[in-house]
Amino acid sequence: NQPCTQLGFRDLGSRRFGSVGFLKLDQEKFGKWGCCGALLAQRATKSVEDEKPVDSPGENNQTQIAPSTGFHRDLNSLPKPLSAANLASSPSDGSKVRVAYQGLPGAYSEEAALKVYPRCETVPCDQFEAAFQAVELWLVDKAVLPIENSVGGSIHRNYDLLLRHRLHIVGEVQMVVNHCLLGLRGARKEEIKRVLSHPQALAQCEMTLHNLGVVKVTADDTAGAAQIVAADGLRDTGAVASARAAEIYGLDILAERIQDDRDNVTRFLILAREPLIPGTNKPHKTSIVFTLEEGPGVLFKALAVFALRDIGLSKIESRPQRKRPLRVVGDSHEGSAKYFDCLFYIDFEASMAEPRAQYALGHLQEFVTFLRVLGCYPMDTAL
Ligand SMILES: O=C(O)C(=O)C[C@]1(C(=O)O)C=C[C@@H](O)C=C1
Repeated sequence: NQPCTQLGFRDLGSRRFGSVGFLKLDQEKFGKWGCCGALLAQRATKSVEDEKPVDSPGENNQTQIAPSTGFHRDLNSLPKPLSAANLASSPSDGSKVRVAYQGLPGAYSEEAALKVYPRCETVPCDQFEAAFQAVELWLVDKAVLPIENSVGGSIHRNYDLLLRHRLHIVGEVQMVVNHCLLGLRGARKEEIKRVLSHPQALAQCEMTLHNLGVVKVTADDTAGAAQIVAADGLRDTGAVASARAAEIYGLDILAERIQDDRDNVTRFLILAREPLIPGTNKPHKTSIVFTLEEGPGVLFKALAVFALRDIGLSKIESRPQRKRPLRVVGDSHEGSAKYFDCLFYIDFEASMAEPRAQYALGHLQEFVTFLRVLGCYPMDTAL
């Protein structure tokens, strides 16, 4: 089983790679193509360490497109890149919802956005953070971001960004993700020696890729992987991506449904500048984040506030508190113990319009040092 690392990068031609070893898509190339680039340039932002919310705990190489790659769609019909120059202008023409997502056209996140807002204008961003910023800066109305997958688990980066930014969760959408192995037109599965994709997608196809004996190489997103294979004419390289990406980038589908678990579901969050007014007309979920007081059994007591009121929890996630990662307990005479201090993220199955949810949060206040409601939104019960 080949590790999902920089292995094989060297073989991928003249491409420039990002310092962390991810395949970094070339901005100049996107500019040149004027199509799939659509990258909102990422500005330096305040880190959670810099931020002190009132209730917070302190917290090119230019490569020519091979003419043979034969894209199906007119490249000009794909979204235009957002750049720093766009930051001052108002994006909304009032007619269509604009939804930011991370990745290139054909990414699953774009598909999720279209599932919720079928007639929306999707706006690709190079990083998750850029999608948050696009909403904050009024460049778009919403952002759709993956938060967890039934096989791969949580997308931690987005948990951290939820706290760092001040957006509200206004919805969720669950989507079955059927991965395909894509290759150049006419390529055969047996010819594929390495496979590019988003780390989550590679993890979801672990067994299949192991059985194929290919080297796994990470890319920024699944559609970006498909684009590299197409643009560089890499005959021995496949991409794990969607059937839609195959169509957009003019690739063949060499194998379908290659994920290890047939029911491979990713849950995405919809973020907006304003919160939803909580309703009771349909089942709702509320997402919160908190830090706990010191003391024995405090987490147990915190969770009990929901159990006592028959409120189910659909998710619990803990993340390190970067401002204060270690908590020292004890005194200098008897010695002290150091604990990792955590932020707890919980999704509970009730609406903030329900008294039992309000009482539960009131009760929870007794045990927390910080509490923030990230959003209250209708549950996606469609799957
Ligand atoms: O790369 C993409 O196409 C994405 O939309 C990202 C992403 C993820 O981060 O989980 C979304 C859905 C799948 O689970 C695989 C990848």
